[in-house]
Amino acid sequence: MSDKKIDLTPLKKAGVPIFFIVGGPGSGKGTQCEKIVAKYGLSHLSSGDLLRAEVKSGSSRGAELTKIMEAGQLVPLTVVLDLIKEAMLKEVAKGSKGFLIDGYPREVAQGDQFEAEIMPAKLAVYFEVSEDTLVKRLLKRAETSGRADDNMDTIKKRLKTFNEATAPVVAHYEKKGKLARIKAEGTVDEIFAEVVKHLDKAIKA
Ligand SMILES: Nc1ncnc2c1ncn2[C@H]1C[C@H](O)[C@@H](COP(=O)(O)OP(=O)(O)O)O1
Ligand SMILES: [Mg+2]
Repeated sequence: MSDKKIDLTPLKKAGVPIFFIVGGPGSGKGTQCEKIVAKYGLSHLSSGDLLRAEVKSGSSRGAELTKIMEAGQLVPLTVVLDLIKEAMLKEVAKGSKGFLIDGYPREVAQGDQFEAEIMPAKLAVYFEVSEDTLVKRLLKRAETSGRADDNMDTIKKRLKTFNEATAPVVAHYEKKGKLARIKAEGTVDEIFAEVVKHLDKAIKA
C-alpha cells in the first residue's frame, strides 16, 4: 500500500474544496456527514470506514489493523493517508464536487501531511460534545453497530487517544483561523443548522 507511488495529479487539478470533520468518537460526525452529503453533494470519506473496509478485504494488513483499532490506538499515518488518497482519486474520476474527510486528522501530523501532499483544507469542522454524552451515544450505537470498538473498554481508550492526540488538532486549526467549532449536544437538526451556516460561508469564500 505505502510502497507504491500514488499519482495525485487528477486530484490536484480538480481543486475541489476539502473539509476535515473532527470530533470525539460518537460526536455525530457520521450522522452530520450524511446530511451534508444530501444537501451539498460532497463526497464523504470516513477514515474509519476505509480502514474497516481494508480489514474486511482480508489484505495482509488487515489483522494488524484490527489489533491497533481494538486497542483504541491510531493506525500509522501513511496507511490511512494512502487509503484516503486512493478513495479521493476514485471520487474525482466520478466528478466529485468536494470532500468531507470524516474522522481525520486524528493527530496534528496527519493534517499537516495531508495538506502538504494533497491540498490545504478549507475548514476543519469540529463537533464539540462532553465525554458523558459521547459515552452514552456510543453505548447506544453498540446495540446495533456491530463495531468491535463500540464497547466500554475500547471506548475509554478511544477517549484517551482523542484527548491526547486529537484535541491538539482543534487548537492547530483554530490558530490558523480555519476552525468551525460547533456545539453538538443538541438534536441532529439543530446541529445541522449550525453546520450549514459554516459551510455556506466557506463554500462562497
Ligand atoms: N445529535 C445527536 N443526538 C443524539 N444522538 C446522536 C446525535 N448525533 C449522532 N447521534 C447518535 C448516532 C450514533 O448512534 C451515535 C454516534 O454518532 P456517529 O455519527 O456514529 O458518530 P461518529 O461518527 O462521530 O463516531 O450517536
Ligand atoms: Mg463515524
